Amino acid sequence: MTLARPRRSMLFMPASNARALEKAKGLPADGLIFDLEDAVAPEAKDEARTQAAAAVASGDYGGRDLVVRINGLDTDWWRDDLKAVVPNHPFAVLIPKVEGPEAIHKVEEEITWHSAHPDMEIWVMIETPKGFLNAGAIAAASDRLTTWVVGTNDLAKDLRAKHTKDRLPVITALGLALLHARANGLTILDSVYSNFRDAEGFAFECQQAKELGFDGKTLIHPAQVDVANSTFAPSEDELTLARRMLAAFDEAKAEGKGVAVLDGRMIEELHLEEARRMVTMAEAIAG
Ligand SMILES: CC(C)(COP(=O)(O)OP(=O)(O)OC[C@H]1O[C@@H](n2cnc3c(N)ncnc32)[C@H](O)[C@@H]1OP(=O)(O)O)[C@@H](O)C(=O)NCCC(=O)NCCSC(=O)C[C@H](O)C(=O)O
Ligand SMILES: [Mg+2]
Repeated sequence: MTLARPRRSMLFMPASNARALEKAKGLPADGLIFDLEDAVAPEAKDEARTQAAAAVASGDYGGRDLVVRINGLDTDWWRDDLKAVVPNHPFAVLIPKVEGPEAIHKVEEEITWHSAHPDMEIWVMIETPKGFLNAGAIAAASDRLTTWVVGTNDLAKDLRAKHTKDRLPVITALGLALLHARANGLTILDSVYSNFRDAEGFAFECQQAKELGFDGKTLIHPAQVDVANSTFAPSEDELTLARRMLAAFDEAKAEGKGVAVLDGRMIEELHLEEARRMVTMAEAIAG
């Protein structure tokens, strides 16, 4: 599936934090995730739900996609979360700690679809050992499922792994998620980088995520938005090369050839998919 909308930067914020909700109106993130789950204290759940619902309905966030992360299905809160936010038409609801297709089916059954936006998407967090191991079954659970968000904080906790710069302790899980996401045409977003004052470490992790194949990164702080946007956008060099590849192949095709040569490198139809994706992505970013 071609990625139609840029997902370079998806900024989380606790929906209980009115100041963050206000600040986000002016931030150039591709999308916003209003959190009702782990970033919200139990006593603030009601207020967070009300503020998330109002934010989604407000029209104050421009054309950015607004996503609400509901509470886990093992809590007493998730049904009320859906009831409060879905009628206000979020772009998607994000289900945390999904470990199998049942969680997605349960949410779909709970939603009153006549009040939901007909195109509302379901996003899920893959962030537990069972979630990663059941990724194939989760991917096929619903036509509304479009996007995975990987969560390495919960994963590292469950694995008893350390957070290292190269992410070797979680790299098998990341690779598994990427394989299943790509095999099923899903968008896949990398985890948050918690040490938000460490700009160098964040830039390194963005670059690594891009090289692994992620579509973008989830963020926790406004200072992370620009770096994610520039890392996950095609660079000028990448775009120039993509356009030259497409032109070279068109020329070869006009001469009845199935193979082109550019700068001493063979180009076949299979190489053009990524070139086309980059051009489309650059156009989408340019608006
Ligand atoms: C981490 C923070 C608690 C830090 O907040 P703070 O100390 O207030 O930071 P600053 O003083 O530097 O903030 C400067 C201004 O920016 C606003 N701000 C801060 N964060 C955000 C945000 N995320 N969105 C919008 N605006 C934000 C502050 O209000 C200041 O504004 P102003 O005073 O008007 O200038 C905080 O950044 C934070 O709460 N971040 C988000 C936490 C969150 O949502 N966590 C959930 C996602 S994490 C996750 O998913 C893990 C995953 O599940 C896994 O398992 O891996
Ligand atoms: Mg988590």
